[in-house]
Formats: sequence, C-alpha cells, structure tokens
Amino acid sequence: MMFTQKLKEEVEPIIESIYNDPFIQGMVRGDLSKEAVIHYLKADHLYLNEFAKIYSLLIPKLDDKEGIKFLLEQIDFVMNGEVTAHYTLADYAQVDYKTIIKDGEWYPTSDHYIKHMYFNAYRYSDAAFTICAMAPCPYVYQQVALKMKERHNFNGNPFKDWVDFYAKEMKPLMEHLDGWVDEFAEQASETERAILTKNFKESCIHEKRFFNMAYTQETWESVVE
Ligand SMILES: Cc1ncc(CO)c(N)n1
Repeated sequence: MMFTQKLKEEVEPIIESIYNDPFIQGMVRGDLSKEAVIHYLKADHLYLNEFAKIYSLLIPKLDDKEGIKFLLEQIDFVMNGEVTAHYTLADYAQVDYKTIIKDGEWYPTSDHYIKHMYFNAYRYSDAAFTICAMAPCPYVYQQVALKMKERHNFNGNPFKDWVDFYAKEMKPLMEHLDGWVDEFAEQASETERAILTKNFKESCIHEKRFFNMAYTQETWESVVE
C-alpha cells in the first residue's frame, strides 16, 4: 500500500469526528451561528495568506520545473481562488467580507497550526516533511465536503457552494502532494517516516481544533477564563 494511502486510512476516524463536530453539523442544518462563521473567516483569511507563503518556502527545496510551476499555481489558487469559499460564508453571515478580514486575528489554535508548518519548512531540508503538515489542509476539507454531500441534500442550503467548492477543487492538488510524499517515503528511514506520519496526523487534529476554535469563538483571553 502506498504510504499516503495508509496515512489517509489512519486519520479517517479524526475526519469522521470533524464531520460530527458542531461547526460542520451547523452547516449541514444550515443554522451555524453567524458569529462562528465570522470568527472562522477572521482566522482563515490570515491562515490562507501564510499557507500561500509556505508553498513559496518549498520552491528552493524542489528541482523539477513542473513541481515549481505547480507550487506557483497553488499560491495563486490559495490567494485568489479560495476566496470564493470565503465569500459564500460572508454572504451567509450577511457581513461585508473586506470589513471582516480587516481586523483578522491569530487565535491560539490557528496560531499553533500555522507554526507547525513553518517549523517543518525551516527544520527539514526535504519538502516532504512540510508537505505532510500541509496536505491535511486540502484533504480534510475534501473528505468532509464529500461526506456532507453524500449524506445530505444541499439544495436550498446556504452552504451549498462551500460544500461543492471543497468537494471538487482539491483533487488535483491531493494527487500532486501524495506523489511527492510517496516518492520521498520510499527511500526514507523508519525515523523519517514516523515524522511524516506524525506531521500528517497532527495537522488533521489541528483542522479539527480550527473548526472548534471558530465554534467556541476562542480568544487568548477565553483560554484562561
Ligand atoms: C484551516 C484551514 N484548513 C484548510 C482549508 C482548506 O484549504 C482552509 N481554508 N482553512
């Protein structure tokens, strides 16, 4: 079995639990609180900006032209394409998107997640370590969106476009990321493979915490209350 296939099987229970968490269930019912949506957007706008920059940190780690071209396209997708999904959420919350993101904030959970990626990008010379920390970003959203679509009819649901976006846009990206990780994993040591696995699993857990952060409207102050 390919290395990434095994990783995906191992994290399936985490993804199922994200599906069952209140943020996603609120979307399924179409009654997620507007405050949770706004909190998510404030955090996710900043998060995606940094995520795009982490792709740029991978460029010096790659040698093939195709790979570099792909990274550049991904930077464009994250900065310009994914905003479509954010607009769907802002419409639901009935707030102007530009106004929401003006005072975006790093909350404890989103802050921790992005630093997991920066750590790997600076700590390890091979791109595979960072890619394993980044891959759950598209993967979790794709899987959660597919579960939502499979189990519910979204006609008339205000989050329909969000679900459709993540169910369809992430496939080519996942294929590319899996290819890089599997290639590296084949010649990696046991210790290196264990780090790759840990990075991937931790990011799936970060994804779960990110939705819960928005649902509970986490702040630095709320953590010590
Ligand atoms: C935190 C987070 N993870 C994944 C995605 C999907 O790209 C996103 N927009 N935000």
